[in-house]
Amino acid sequence: MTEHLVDPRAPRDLKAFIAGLPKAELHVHHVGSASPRIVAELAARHPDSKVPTDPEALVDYFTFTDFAHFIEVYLSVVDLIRTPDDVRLLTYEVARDMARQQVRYAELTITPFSSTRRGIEEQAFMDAIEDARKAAEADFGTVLRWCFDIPGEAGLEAAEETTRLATDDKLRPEGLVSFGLGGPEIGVPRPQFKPYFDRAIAAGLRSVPHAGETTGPETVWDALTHLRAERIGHGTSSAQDPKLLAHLAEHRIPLEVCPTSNIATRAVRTLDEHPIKEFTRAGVLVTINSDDPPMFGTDLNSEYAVAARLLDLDERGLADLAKNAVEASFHDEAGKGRIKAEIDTYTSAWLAR
Ligand SMILES: Nc1ncnc2c1ncn2[C@@H]1O[C@H](CCC(=O)c2cccc(C(=O)O)c2)[C@@H](O)[C@H]1O
Ligand SMILES: [Zn+2]
Repeated sequence: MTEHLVDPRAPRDLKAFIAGLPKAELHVHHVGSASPRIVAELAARHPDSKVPTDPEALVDYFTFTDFAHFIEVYLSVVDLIRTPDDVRLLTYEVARDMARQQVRYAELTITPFSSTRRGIEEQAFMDAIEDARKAAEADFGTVLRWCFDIPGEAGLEAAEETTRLATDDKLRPEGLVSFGLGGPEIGVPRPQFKPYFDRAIAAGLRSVPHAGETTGPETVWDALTHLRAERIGHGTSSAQDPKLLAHLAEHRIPLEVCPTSNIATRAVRTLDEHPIKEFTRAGVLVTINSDDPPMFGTDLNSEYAVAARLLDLDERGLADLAKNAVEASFHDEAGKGRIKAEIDTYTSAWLAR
């Protein structure tokens, strides 16, 4: 069961504050955000799938023995996304769930290679995510932008395909802002992806690879030097290398921290052992994210509650965390200004109650 994953110990009134706090989310996966209801609905459409159709049974199905097991389960959910309509439904519903948590802006990581190789036509895939993005902004006020990531374990074929989809002027979607690298890190050295990141950066995309999630700080160094990372997905093992922490702090390179994800995938043993405190002590810019919330039995608000407990934050500390994410985002300056002002207004009103 996943109760142990969601931290019940943050004070109740801070949870109420968090629930209303305007937020931005930078590290959250498209398929990984499919709610139990959506996954169950898609599983019912495709009876050949091994994914449970009952949301209750899904909770056990989303309990992982290790990272490799997590990827196996993740891909079984990817297999459920078979038509452009599945893509549109999933994307719009993910935005609805975000809006319920006062997420004003999110950079959603999508792995187009995994869907196009399973038969979804490229242009139809792009149209589906763009339709959902525009509908979500109109209906919920939530601004979505896309990060396209390479599933690294699928190798250079996946890298080439993902780069083509991200840089072809006819195909690349209007909402695309960044380029990433996901999947297992073990046995997937980062330097081999340099040519692809060079092409993506030359096309105006921002570099945000996962690194240091299940491998050591050298993977984070590789992401910085070879892939010119502007932010690091997880970067959990950076705490093992004081020089790396100092570098991240000095160059204001944000970490996309996903506390419960690291516990669920067994990358970190317990929340109390999570290195997030080392990051803040070293002056590293920390952002809080949920990664694959329903799969980890959490959501963004719960991750802010975890951060409040681990970093001993009050309302102003939580507001600063939220503003870190806005500042580290690739939103335009006007959009950043609006959300930061909203965070300040909300926090002042809350404290003046
Ligand atoms: N915490 C995470 N840490 C890392 N990644 C995460 C995390 N959460 C979600 N992902 C996503 O999982 C995908 C994994 C897909 C993958 O490994 C793979 C391997 C072989 C073939 C294929 C295929 O499609 O044929 C795909 C990544 O693209 C990434 O976006
Ligand atoms: Zn991730």
